[in-house]
Amino acid sequence: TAEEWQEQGAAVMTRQEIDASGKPQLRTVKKGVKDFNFGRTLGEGSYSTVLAATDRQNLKEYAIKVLDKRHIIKEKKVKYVNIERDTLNRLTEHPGIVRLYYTFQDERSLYFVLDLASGGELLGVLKKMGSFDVECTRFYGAQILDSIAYMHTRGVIHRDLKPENVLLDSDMFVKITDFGTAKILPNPKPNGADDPGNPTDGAADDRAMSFVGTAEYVSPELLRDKNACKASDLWAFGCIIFQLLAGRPPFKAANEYLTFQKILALEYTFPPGFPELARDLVERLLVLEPANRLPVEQIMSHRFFEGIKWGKDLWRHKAPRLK
Ligand SMILES: Nc1ncnc2c1ncn2[C@@H]1O[C@H](COP(=O)(O)OP(=O)(O)OP(=O)(O)O)[C@@H](O)[C@H]1O
Ligand SMILES: O=C(O)[C@@H]1CCC(=O)N(CCc2ccc(Cl)cc2)[C@H]1c1ccccc1Cl
Repeated sequence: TAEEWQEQGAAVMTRQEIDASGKPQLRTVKKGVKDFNFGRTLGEGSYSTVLAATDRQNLKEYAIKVLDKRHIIKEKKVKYVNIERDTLNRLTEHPGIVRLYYTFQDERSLYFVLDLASGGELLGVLKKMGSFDVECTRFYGAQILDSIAYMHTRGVIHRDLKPENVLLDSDMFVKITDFGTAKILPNPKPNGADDPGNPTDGAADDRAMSFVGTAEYVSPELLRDKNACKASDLWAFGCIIFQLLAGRPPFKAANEYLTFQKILALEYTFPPGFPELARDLVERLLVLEPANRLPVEQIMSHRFFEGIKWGKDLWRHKAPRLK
């Protein structure tokens, strides 16, 4: 449609563009700061400010993440910026992933024009509620898992999944964000079976970036041998399901070191009254050996998700009222 055309960063064809051979030369018009009215600050990151903004042409609302170039360079985070752009450019066809529409820059800053997730962070909603009931946990767990499944099929491991990085849009649907610390898997060898438990060969770049996710959600393999794999995201998923129902993450101690010890010792307990089916699912995800964790397909068919219609349907029906 004309709007999609508009959205593709409209290739503007003007008369003088038609060259000598009479063939029209397409020239795409790059969006810039002037094309937006900037509004309220949605939040601040260590290297970024995220602002609400309206496209002056199509009046659409976006979140624009602004990064200060000097700060990025000083903090040696250029690699993260390029990884965030590369992963977002790969993950464009899923409702559960924050979509990147345009990038542009001026002398001082870099700009990422993203989906606006006006419902805030899942963590904020969870804190307000205390904990979720089974119906809400099942819905949000399903949308998060559906998004993880898409990421993994596109060869991306998030590596820092946590309720702060699960944003919510105006329909209170999931929008996963924060891909600066993601890992893009090398294209699978034509004959090589894609083994989810296999640690990636990203060890080198991890050591270079000495990246570790957020303490409470870090997987044992990342702590032990600094290697993350697809199953590392499923460990974090298990922590999130636990936290939605219990109102607290499974591994939490006075400091990071003690939290890491609990993770490596698989030291966690379910609160009384924790729903049985959810408990069974969590116990099959919080497993020290990545290859022994339930793979995505088996999580989807676990009885905790009974009644969930996977695929498009999951994104068509209203979110359950958070009670
Ligand atoms: N697409 C978005 N829509 C609405 N709010 C957003 C969006 N992206 C980020 N935010 C909010 O802006 C804040 C900053 O996000 P940003 O991703 O820039 O940094 P961060 O990842 O939270 O912090 P850090 O870089 O330290 O990890 C966050 O609190 C987040 O909730
Ligand atoms: O990939 C892109 O979209 C362009 C390609 C051309 C380009 O110069 N950049 C910016 C590269 C860059 C990254 C970090 C710093 Cl501190 C400065 C420049 C990229 C860029 C522009 C705007 C926002 C993000 C990015 Cl990565």
